[in-house]
Amino acid sequence: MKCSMAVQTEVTLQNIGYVSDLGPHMKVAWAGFEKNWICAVHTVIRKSDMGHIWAKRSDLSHFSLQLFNDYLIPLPHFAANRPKSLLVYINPYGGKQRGKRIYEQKVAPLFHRACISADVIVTEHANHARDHLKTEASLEKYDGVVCVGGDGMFSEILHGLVTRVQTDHGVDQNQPDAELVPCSLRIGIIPAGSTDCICFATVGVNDPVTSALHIIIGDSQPVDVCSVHHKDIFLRYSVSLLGYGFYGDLLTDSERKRWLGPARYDLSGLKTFLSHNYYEGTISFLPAEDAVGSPRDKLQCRSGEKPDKDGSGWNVMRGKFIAINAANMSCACPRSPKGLSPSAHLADGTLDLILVRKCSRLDFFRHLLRHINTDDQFDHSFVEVHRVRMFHFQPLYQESISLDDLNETPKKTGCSPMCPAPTACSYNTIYSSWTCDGEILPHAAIQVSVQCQLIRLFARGIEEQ
Ligand SMILES: CCCCCCCCCCCCC/C=C/[C@@H](O)[C@H](CO)NC(=O)CCCCCCCCCCCCCCC
Ligand SMILES: Nc1ncnc2c1ncn2[C@@H]1O[C@H](COP(=O)(O)OP(=O)(O)OP(=O)(O)O)[C@@H](O)[C@H]1O
Ligand SMILES: [Ca+2]
Repeated sequence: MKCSMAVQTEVTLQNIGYVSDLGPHMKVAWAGFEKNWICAVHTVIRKSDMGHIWAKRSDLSHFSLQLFNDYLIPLPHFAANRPKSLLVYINPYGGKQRGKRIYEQKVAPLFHRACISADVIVTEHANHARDHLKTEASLEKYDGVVCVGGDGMFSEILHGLVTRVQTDHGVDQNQPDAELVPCSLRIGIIPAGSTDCICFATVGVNDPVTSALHIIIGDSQPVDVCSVHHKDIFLRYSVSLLGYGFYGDLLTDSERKRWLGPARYDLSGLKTFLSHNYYEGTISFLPAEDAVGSPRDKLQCRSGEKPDKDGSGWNVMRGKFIAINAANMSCACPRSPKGLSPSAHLADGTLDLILVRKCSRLDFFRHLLRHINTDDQFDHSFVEVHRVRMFHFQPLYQESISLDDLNETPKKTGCSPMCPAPTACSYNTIYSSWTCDGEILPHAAIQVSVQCQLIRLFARGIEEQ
């Protein structure tokens, strides 16, 4: 590869170097080498006034060769973590349909300068990326997989990769207590969706260039993955939000409004808020009594910690819930910069279970409002939050059919969700649905367990401001 700038000095590293903390604003530098000659120097600076946004600077004017040699050359181990070959999947229809343009204009030129080769697949249909990863992709050729799209597209990559690794190792995903094998390939997320919660909650910002730089310098952030089963049948994996009630109904409604783009969430949010449904069921959970911190300790997760040992003793609660939210990470996103559970940890083997019991519309509004201001959203009598390793949910009435079996969604009858004779009521007033990272699950009764650090992202958690 020919790089643009030639500097006549001999160096000892063969390929690419990396250096961090050159000063308050200059975080990282890397250089391209060709046959032991420096051929390009790129500095990654952190824009101090813009939080987590990083940018690239490719001139030598602020960067003396002396400084460069002093800091870069003694750090060869960083070079080993940097990917050289990537498999990139682009969803051309996610978010505002800008995935392809974002990759071509902002990301591909950076990969090229960093001497990273990329095989690019622009998906042609939903589940294209998942199925390709599951069976076809020659993964041994790559150092990482890149997802250009939103949370739904990330979910495809997650399912493709995790399933492939389990199949290769003979692990049966239908066993809820199976010990899953962690994925060795790291995943990079170039945000190009509607919510991009997983990128925001692991990097601190939704910015394609920042994410590309985390990939280039080879950052690594382990992340917990929740496995979701129904009666010992595997349903899906989740890394961000599993939500029943408010968010389940909101997502179900918003899927019918995809043509509206990201605005669909606001419209469906308002509609779901006005419906003010609640659902009865039993939630059983295994508290993570020995976990690091608690959901209300106001300590934002920056990188994740490992648990010491399992908690013990199941708690069982029956109730009428407006929302049951299981947050495996903070679920911070531009709509709610601190997220559903601001102190949730990325990689500690736990999730934060938030139970919002039946309350007035005004009280629920107050609770929602606290997701966008600095007040504590858990400080209400009708809200409780538990840090857990596993949970089960059973709706009040046994499901005799799955949501999949219903050809059309029945109209709401106006009868209460507490209808004593469920057969006389419509399905969707008795049951809500679970949203699992934005996808709707076909069952209301589920078992969930957290798989500690099952995947790794090209990220470094949320940095100190
Ligand atoms: C009064 C203002 C209240 C604002 C409350 C904002 C809370 C926002 C919390 C966002 C949590 C996002 C969690 C991310 C989950 C992702 O795995 C998933 C896949 O992308 N996205 C969504 O589920 C997409 C979820 C989209 C959520 C949009 C919520 C919009 C709520 C609007 C409520 C309107 C109330 C109006 C009252 C007059
Ligand atoms: N070529 C394609 N055609 C149609 N759908 C696709 C294609 N490729 C991927 N998909 C599907 O599109 C869905 C939405 O994609 P994506 O997550 O990228 O955007 P989004 O839903 O707008 O963003 P977010 O999930 O962040 O809210 C995903 O569930 C994915 O399975
Ligand atoms: Ca977690």
